Amino acid sequence: MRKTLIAGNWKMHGSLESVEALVNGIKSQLDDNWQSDVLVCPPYIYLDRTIQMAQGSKLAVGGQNLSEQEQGAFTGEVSGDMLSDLGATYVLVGHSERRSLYGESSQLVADKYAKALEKGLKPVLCVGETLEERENGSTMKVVKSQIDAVLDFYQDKEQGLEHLGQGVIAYEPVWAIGTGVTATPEQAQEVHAAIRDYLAEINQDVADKVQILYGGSMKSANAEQLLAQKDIDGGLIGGASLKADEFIAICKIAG
Ligand SMILES: O=C[C@H](O)COP(=O)(O)O
Repeated sequence: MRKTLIAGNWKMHGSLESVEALVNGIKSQLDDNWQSDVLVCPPYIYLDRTIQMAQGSKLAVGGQNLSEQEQGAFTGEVSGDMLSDLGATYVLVGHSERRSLYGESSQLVADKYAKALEKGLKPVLCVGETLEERENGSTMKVVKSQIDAVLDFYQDKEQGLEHLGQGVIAYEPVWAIGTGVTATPEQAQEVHAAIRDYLAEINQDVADKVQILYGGSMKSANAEQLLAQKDIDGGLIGGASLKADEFIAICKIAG
C-alpha cells in the first residue's frame, strides 16, 4: 500500500509575513492522525524560517531546486548539503519551469537527482509533456526520456530504478500547470499507469512501491477524483498551496 503525499510548491511567491501566516494556518489544521504525508517547498530564502516553524509538527519541508555541484564558486546556487544542513528532507528536481525557463536538460536534472540522494534528500522528479507534445502523440516518449535520464545515470537500469525508488515521481503535464486546465482523472491515470508499467518492465516490486504524484491545477474541487485514481499517489500543488484552507482541504481529501 503506497502512502499519499501532498506537496505544496510555493514557487516564487510570498513574503516573510505571508509565509509565517501560511505555515501557522497549515500547522493549526494538521491532524497527527492523517495517513498522508504533507510537504511544503518554500523559496530558498524562507526555508530556514519554515523549517523552524514546522518543527514538532507533521509538516515536512523541502527545497524547490538544488545544485548538481558539491560546493565552490557557483554564484547563486544552493547545494544539497546546505538544504540538509537546514533540515530540509525533500527537494524538487526538474520542475518544468526549471526545464523550460532556465534551460535545465534531462542530463542536468539526473545529476541533481543523484546529488539529492547522495545528500540524504528525497528528490521529487518532475516529468511531463507540453501541449504540442501531447497533441502529436509523444506524451510517453517525452516522459520516458525524462525518466531514462535518471535511470541511465546509474550503472544499469536495475540500479537506476533502485535509486528512482528512493525518490518520488511527479507527473505534471506542462499544459495543466498554472492554467486552471486540469488533466482529467482518466488522462492523468493513463500516464501514471504507463509510467508504472514502464518501471515494472525493470522491476515490478520497485514499480509497485514508487509514489507518483499528479501536478497541474489541482485544487480541492478536483482533488477527490484525481486522488481516487489507482496510480495517483498524491499531488504536487502550486497555486492552491498558497492558501492554508485550500491546501488543508486537499490534504483532508487525501486522508
Ligand atoms: O509544482 C507545482 C505545479 O507546477 C502545479 O502548479 P499549479 O497547481 O499552480 O498548476
